[in-house]
Amino acid sequence: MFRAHPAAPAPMLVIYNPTAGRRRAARLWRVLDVLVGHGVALELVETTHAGHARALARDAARRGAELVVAAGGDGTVAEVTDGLGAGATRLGIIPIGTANVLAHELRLPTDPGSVAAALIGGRTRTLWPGRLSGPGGERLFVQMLGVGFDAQVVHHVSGPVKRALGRGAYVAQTLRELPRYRFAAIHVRLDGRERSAGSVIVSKGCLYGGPYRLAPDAVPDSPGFSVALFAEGGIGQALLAGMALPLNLLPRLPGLRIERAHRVELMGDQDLPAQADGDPAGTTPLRIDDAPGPVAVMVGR
Ligand SMILES: Nc1ncnc2c1ncn2[C@@H]1O[C@H](COP(=O)(O)OP(=O)(O)OP(=O)(O)O)[C@@H](O)[C@H]1O
Repeated sequence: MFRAHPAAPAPMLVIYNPTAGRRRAARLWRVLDVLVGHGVALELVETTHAGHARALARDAARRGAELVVAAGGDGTVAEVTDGLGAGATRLGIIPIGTANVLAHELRLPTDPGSVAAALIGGRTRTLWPGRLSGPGGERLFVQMLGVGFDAQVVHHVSGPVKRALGRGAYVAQTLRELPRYRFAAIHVRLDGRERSAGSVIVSKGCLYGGPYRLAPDAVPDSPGFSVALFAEGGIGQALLAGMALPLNLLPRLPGLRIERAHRVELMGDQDLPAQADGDPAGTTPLRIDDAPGPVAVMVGR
């Protein structure tokens, strides 16, 4: 008589961006070693180009994968989340990017044993991404989107300097951009309310730029955004913000207002640079609204 054997569980797909962070693959291997030690079957795929992680995650979700792991920084996590859509596939994170803001936000562990434990532990947190639509198309973001000065910095920071200095590369690039960025008004519409600002950060989470506070009242697991509107203060205001950030004083910056909204429209008199999760994301005009649904992220505790 024919007896069906129970099907072996599908291997855990790990999508690895080899260009993320300081290219310290050793941190990834240590996590994978622990997983293999626990008997987890793995499928590791290296991305070969921007957008590849999104396509790989989409395929895996279509095949009914239970869990897809993004090994990289916030940009890689955003691409994988975008590919998964609002289905049942859970998201895992091995944070090996430069800023890893979402990992800080979710208080993900950093030592390899705990990262691996989080991926097999079964505890999840809900994350409700934002969706960006603009002349370049649509994409999801998981932590934040900026228009104005911070986006200018992201557009111009060099890959090799990022790999050499990590987050310090953004500090160096900020100092280079301050004298040459042409501060211009950003016209903002928040659920129909008209505002104007010098820089704008549309945030899903509380943190920005690393483990630093920006929007204390943000709610990553629900629809809606905390929108940080920086006054049109030019170089002085940008410099002050840069100093306040590492001191965790940004929420108290004079001239900063934070408002909640579900739909954000951003326009300039000229095209202004945008960044999403620390990667260049085209220019204005942009519209931001809630992703169609949330994703469940594996967390350590
Ligand atoms: N093989 C690749 N070659 C070039 N770019 C890639 C490749 N794979 C992914 N990318 C792109 O690299 C971008 C940056 O990656 P990611 O954000 O994960 O790293 P990071 O910038 O170092 O980290 P963080 O965003 O946390 O500061 C991603 O948005 C993705 O589009």
